[in-house]
Amino acid sequence: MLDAKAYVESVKAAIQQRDPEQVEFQEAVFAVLDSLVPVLEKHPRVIQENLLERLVEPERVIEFRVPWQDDAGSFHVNRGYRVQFNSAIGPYKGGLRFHPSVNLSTVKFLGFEQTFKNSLTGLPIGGGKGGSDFDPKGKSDSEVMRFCQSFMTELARHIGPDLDVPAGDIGVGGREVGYLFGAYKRLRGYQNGVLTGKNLTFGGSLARTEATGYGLLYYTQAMLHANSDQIAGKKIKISGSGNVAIYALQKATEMGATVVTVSDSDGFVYDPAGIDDGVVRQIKEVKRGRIKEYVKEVPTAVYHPGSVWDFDVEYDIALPCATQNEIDEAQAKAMVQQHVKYICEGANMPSDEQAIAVYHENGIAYGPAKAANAGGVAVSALEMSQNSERLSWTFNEVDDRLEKIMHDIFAESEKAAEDYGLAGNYQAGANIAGFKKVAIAMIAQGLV
Ligand SMILES: NC(=O)C1=CN([C@@H]2O[C@H](COP(=O)(O)OP(=O)(O)OC[C@H]3O[C@@H](n4cnc5c(N)ncnc54)[C@H](O)[C@@H]3O)[C@@H](O)[C@H]2O)C=CC1
Ligand SMILES: O=C(O)CCC(=O)C(=O)O
Repeated sequence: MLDAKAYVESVKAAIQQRDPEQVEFQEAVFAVLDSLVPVLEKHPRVIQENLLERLVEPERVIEFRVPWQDDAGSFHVNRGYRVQFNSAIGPYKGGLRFHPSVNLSTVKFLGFEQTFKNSLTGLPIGGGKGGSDFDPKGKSDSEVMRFCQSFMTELARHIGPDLDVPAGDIGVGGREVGYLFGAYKRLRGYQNGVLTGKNLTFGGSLARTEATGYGLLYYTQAMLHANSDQIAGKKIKISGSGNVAIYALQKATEMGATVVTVSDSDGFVYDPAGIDDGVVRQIKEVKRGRIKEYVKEVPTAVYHPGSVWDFDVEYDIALPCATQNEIDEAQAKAMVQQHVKYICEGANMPSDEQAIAVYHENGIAYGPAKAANAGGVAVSALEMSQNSERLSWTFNEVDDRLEKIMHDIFAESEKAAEDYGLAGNYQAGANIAGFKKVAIAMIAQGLV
């Protein structure tokens, strides 16, 4: 039998050989595999049963054509995906992303991460993810509706409340989930629990909209407490201005921090006095506009084109909430110069591999996405519970459960790191804690 390190290297080599072009997928998988070496040393059965090679292969990949018509009558076609990654601990669960950058590598990396994230929530949900290279930016409501209807025409046969439950992600919010739900209903009948992130009038959960951003701050709070520190009085940079960023901004401000930036793919706004979440919501959620419009509403703020991570200002906490690989090595080194002490990821895989190495080398406490942004999917699972019992819980009931789940995720990750001699490495801790439950379930279920 191979030793743990050699086994991990052999699994990596097999992935590289099988899917050489899937760079995001490799990035996500390799980071997890590397941190599992100490677990394999303690539990050789994982190697005997070749569990890692099975774990990195999705159970099912669905790829399909999505034809749709624009308002001028022209015909278009996009590509749709659903990756049903792992159902060891529950039905596939994870969002749908509509963005031109979506390809199989993106959806596989997101589905792989989702499997570990969902395990960390402590709730019975497996991992999945999907989406399309369709760009909703600049499209009318009726174009988005026609696209969603076409997308669901194919997806409907693969999902169900106990089988696979999609939700939103980049480019898929309440509007899109509504259109997708309506299309599913016409095809297969009313199934309340087939999607989450629904409108409150047809089975949505209170606090789902806020959950990822609020959850990120509950996780950050737990991390700061563990380091005898607190959020009140801290200066925070946030990237992004979508669902996650907006509610992270709102909760951070409520906790007494000052959030000095938010961004979109063109640029960012900076206001040392603090960004106003109400104004950002109005621009992004109501007008569906660009973040540069913020300075028209708040003249003390300044708009800069480019990345927020290149902007030179001292601050304490980084909360990347935009997209994958938005922070590279040079930007991580700039964070060190700017005296950042904590980074907690709202987006999925926003820091590249070299950036993460810089955090570890320089003692920045690092909360990885699969732990720090698990609040969204956790409340999605609570939405599934409410749909099953045909009840709606109050905002506070959901929010209290969310807070506890996020504190538990931090505590479990912290303990797993300590158990394996890696105290303070919350990245390794999250990978190990997320892996354990999935591995036990897969072994118990035989050759799956
Ligand atoms: N919505 C949810 O419940 C969850 C979302 N996430 C992750 O959070 C991140 C953001 O998702 P949402 O807020 O839901 O999406 P969204 O579509 O509401 O917002 C995305 C935001 O990121 C910005 N953005 C996109 N590409 C960018 C770039 N290259 N540079 C700077 N900004 C860029 C967009 O302008 C927009 O403001 C994604 O990585 C997503 O996978 C993670 C967990 C749950
Ligand atoms: O709520 C969900 O099911 C999906 C959330 C999601 O896509 C994520 O955690 O990245």
